[in-house]
This record gives sequence, structure tokens and C-alpha cells, in this order.
Amino acid sequence: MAFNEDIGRVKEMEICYRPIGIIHSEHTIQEDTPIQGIFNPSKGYIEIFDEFVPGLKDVENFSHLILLYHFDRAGKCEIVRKPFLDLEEDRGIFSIRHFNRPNPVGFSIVDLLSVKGNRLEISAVDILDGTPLIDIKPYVYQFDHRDEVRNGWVDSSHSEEIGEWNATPKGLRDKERTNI
Ligand SMILES: C[S@@+](CC[C@H](N)C(=O)[O-])C[C@H]1O[C@@H](n2cnc3c(N)ncnc32)[C@H](O)[C@@H]1O
Repeated sequence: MAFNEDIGRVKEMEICYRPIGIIHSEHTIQEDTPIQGIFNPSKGYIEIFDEFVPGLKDVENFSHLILLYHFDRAGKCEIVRKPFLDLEEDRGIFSIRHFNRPNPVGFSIVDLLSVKGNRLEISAVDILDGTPLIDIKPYVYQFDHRDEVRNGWVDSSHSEEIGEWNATPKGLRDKERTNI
């Protein structure tokens, strides 16, 4: 198929997914939710809808899961915006992790604590309670780990403050939030 035909075909597409379950967490307020789970041990659980439970076979042997979910409380997308931790320059939405994206798809790597029936206990959760879950993939060291990485603008910003921010989100509630 020619390149131009692909553009026409793909740009017209509307892609619709059915949630496979619901992510539950202690987080009910967007501003008070950790911006990245790795900095915060908060726990939660995933409830998988009955028809997808057979798909959990063998999942318990993985220590981490990749969750793909729908940011159902996202706002209007800003294709270029200033991250709070980098006031100097606007950043393209594809270089930051903000939830107001063209397609509000969330991605989190969580620790898997246990699997019982349709319920997966997890920690390192940066996701609001009641978030629709689109997919689960196992985190596999051999596939997902990289030895040498460049971290773009994050390396030259106040990235050390990200951890600090997450440690005390409520104390910083009145401050403007980072958009990382
Ligand atoms: C900056 S995003 C990062 C999420 C993910 N780890 C990533 O990198 O895509 C994390 C923030 O998303 C927001 N959030 C979580 N669940 C959401 C939802 N269902 N709808 C809208 N915003 C949500 C919370 O405010 C949280 O602090």
C-alpha cells in the first residue's frame, strides 16, 4: 500500500477499546496523586472482569506489571506545554508524561504483590481510583531494561525534586504541579 493511502486510511480511524478491568487505589484527588509510582509505595488493586480472568494464568510469576489505562479524568490536550520542573522551555507533549494528551493513555510499571482470583494487589501506584484498565503486560527485564539511556530534558531539570514532591504530595498541594 502506498504511503499516501496509509495516511488517509489511518487518519480516519477511530480506535475503540473495551476496558478489561478497573484500577483501585487510595488516590481520589488528581493533585494529591504521586506523579510517578516509583517514588511512592502506595498500594492498590486491580479488579479484572470475569471474561478476562483466564488471561491471568502465569501472571503471578512476574514481580512487575506494565499497566495501560485510560486517563478518564484528563482535560484538554496541550500539544506543547511547560513542565513545572522545567520553567525555561515549552516541551512537546510526547516528551512529557502529562495526562492531557492527544490520546489519554496512561502507562505505569507497578509491583505485583499477589494474584487471587480476579484481584491483583499492586503497589507503586500513581493512578486514580476507578481508572479503566485497557491492558496488562508483564514487565520483562530481558525486554524492557536498557543499560544506557538519555533522559532528555529531565536530566537537566530539577529531577531530584520529583522524588521529594512525591514523598509529600499533600504538603505541596497548593503549589503548581509538575507536568512530567
Ligand atoms: C504524570 S501521570 C504519569 C502516569 C504514568 N506513570 C505515565 O508515565 O504515563 C500521573 C498523574 O496522572 C494523574 N492521573 C492518574 N489517574 C488518572 C486518571 N484516571 N485520569 C486523569 N488523571 C489521572 C494523577 O494526577 C497522577 O499524578
